[in-house]
Amino acid sequence: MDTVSDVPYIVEASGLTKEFKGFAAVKNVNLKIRRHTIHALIGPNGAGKTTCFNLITKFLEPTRGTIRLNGRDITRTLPADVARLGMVRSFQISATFPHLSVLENVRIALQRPLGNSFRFWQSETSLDALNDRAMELIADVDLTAYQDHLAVELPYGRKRALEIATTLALDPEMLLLDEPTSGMGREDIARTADLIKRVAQNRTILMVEHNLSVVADLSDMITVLARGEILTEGPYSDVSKNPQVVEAYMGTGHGAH
Ligand SMILES: Nc1ncnc2c1ncn2[C@@H]1O[C@H](COP(=O)(O)OP(=O)(O)OP(=O)(O)O)[C@@H](O)[C@H]1O
Repeated sequence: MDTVSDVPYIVEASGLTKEFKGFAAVKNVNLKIRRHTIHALIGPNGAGKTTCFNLITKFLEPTRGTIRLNGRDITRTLPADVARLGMVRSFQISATFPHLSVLENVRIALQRPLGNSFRFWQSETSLDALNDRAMELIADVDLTAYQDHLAVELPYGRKRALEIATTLALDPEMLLLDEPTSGMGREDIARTADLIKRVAQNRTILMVEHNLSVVADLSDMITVLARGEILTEGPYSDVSKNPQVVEAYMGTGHGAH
């Protein structure tokens, strides 16, 4: 008998359409995300990336179409329930507590109730285990030196790393990252790209990302959207050579390189 992990695609969206007052921001998108890959959604401004991302993470209801997670229909499932099924979106910076330390933020994230997953450190006797796991996560995102700093005091790139650590605390099978390097300088971009590679080792990642060198460096598969539809799909070496992709980017003043 097949087990869930035998299904090659963790997410399968079919015929996904979102209309806003008759305007179709996403049109009949069929998107399959292969397990244990880094999959990027790219496209020029207004292509429908954010709408698509919000549909998959269930922050928006589709007008038409279905979404499956591990073969299960989640089209009408609430985001919190989707998180319980293992698909978690990296929270915005505001979701961390600015006046608590990095360690406190990660500890709180680890104690977040998550459906029926058993969290052994919820018992008072296992605080050491909680601390150990929190410090492990902090090390994973390279924040050990900042462990006692208040979140509000962190430099921007480190705040985003904390955000990823609090998301990883839920131990998601699939992680969705919304423009993980936006607003970052070169050094933070390189550190974040390394972090994404590391956290992708035993997970599936879907990201919307504008920085094409990050996309080229990280992605196993890229879906290019334009005017709400899939223009093409494939590894970077293929999509970057596609004349339609180059034209779609040039047409909006975004270079493809
Ligand atoms: N809530 C909404 N109401 C009406 N139109 C919307 C809404 N959200 C998005 N749109 C429109 O849908 C289209 C796609 O928007 P979307 O934000 O998904 O694109 P994007 O590819 O993420 O663009 P960007 O790179 O600029 O963030 C745009 O024309 C946008 O104006």
